Amino acid sequence: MSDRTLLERLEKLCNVDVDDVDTALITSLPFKPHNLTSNQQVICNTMLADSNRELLARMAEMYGNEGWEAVFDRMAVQLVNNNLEHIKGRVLLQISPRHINNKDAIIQHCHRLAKCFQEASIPNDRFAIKLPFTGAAACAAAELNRDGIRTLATSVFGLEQAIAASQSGCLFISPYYNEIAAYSDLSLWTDTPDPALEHPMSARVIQILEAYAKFYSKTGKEQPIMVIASNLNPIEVMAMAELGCQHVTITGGNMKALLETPDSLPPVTTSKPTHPYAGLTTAERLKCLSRVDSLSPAGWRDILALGATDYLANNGSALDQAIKADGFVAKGIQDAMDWFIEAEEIAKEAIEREILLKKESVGVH
Ligand SMILES: O=C(CO)[C@@H](O)[C@H](O)[C@H](O)[C@H](O)COP(=O)(O)O
Repeated sequence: MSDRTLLERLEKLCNVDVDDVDTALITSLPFKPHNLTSNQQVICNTMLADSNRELLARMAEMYGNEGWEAVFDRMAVQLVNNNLEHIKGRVLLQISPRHINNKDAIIQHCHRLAKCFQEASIPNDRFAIKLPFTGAAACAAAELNRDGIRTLATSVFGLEQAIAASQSGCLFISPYYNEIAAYSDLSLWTDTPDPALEHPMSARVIQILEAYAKFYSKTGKEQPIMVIASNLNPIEVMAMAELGCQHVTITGGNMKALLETPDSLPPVTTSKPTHPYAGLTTAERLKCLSRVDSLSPAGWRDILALGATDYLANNGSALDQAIKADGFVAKGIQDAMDWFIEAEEIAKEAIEREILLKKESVGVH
């Protein structure tokens, strides 16, 4: 039997990123992953683990007088920083889901996070900030990227979000292969042994990649690198390479499963492309997906034609309208934000309790 694992096979086909901050998991991998992504659920769950009790108490003591958010941001930076030496690329944190429709609030939160990264001696080229991609987020991203704070467009479900991510100079883009609701309601999930061909999100992913390749060859402007997220099982994770995604960010559970599965296929003899879009071609058997969209009641639309719209004009109003008009996108973003807000509320409560304990222990009321 082969002593290679499916995870090592995947790293030969595309770049493996980790969607977790679990240092034991990350250091157990047979290679250094590229980037590390996170979100409020990941940070909150890790922050509340027994092993981080002391760290939380210390952070509450040091930053509690600035409020719970300052403590949460510092915790998040510390949890990703613990892994910086174990990855090759960037660590990513997500802005608060409460800000996603307020450009100024997004920019302010990104500057606060950038300051925390700076305090932790993490240089600008080792982190990026995830923005759930609304009209306000796209406008904020354009300013932030110009100022050297690089962003990832996340909670991406639709083509217009992808065009806006390109227009605002995002470094990365994370389409969600599955909506969050599919995790608890499996009737929303396309369970298939061939997700590359049969999962409805494959077509949108391919169309985004093909559009970026065309934009790059026409203008020479770098396009957002795809870090596909939210895969429900290891079969889907493996399929992301065939779609042409340059990176796939893998949750702890899927990572462990891939690490435990021997690779029984012949060794990979091809090498990964050196540029994300310069030589991109869609696999022959998937070319039929370039002109279909079963997620849209209106059917397929030419993504290149969407590029004629300025999605950043008028505070991103064209993007917000497009999101509203596509029920799948609007629901996908809303469900994700509800899920992240739930985690943020739990974190807030725990941090405020810790701050109060500290105050009581020194007799401040
Ligand atoms: O967007 C990114 C990466 O850029 C991810 O962190 C993304 O938030 C997650 O993959 C999704 O929220 C799904 O998380 P999970 O339910 O698989 O834990």
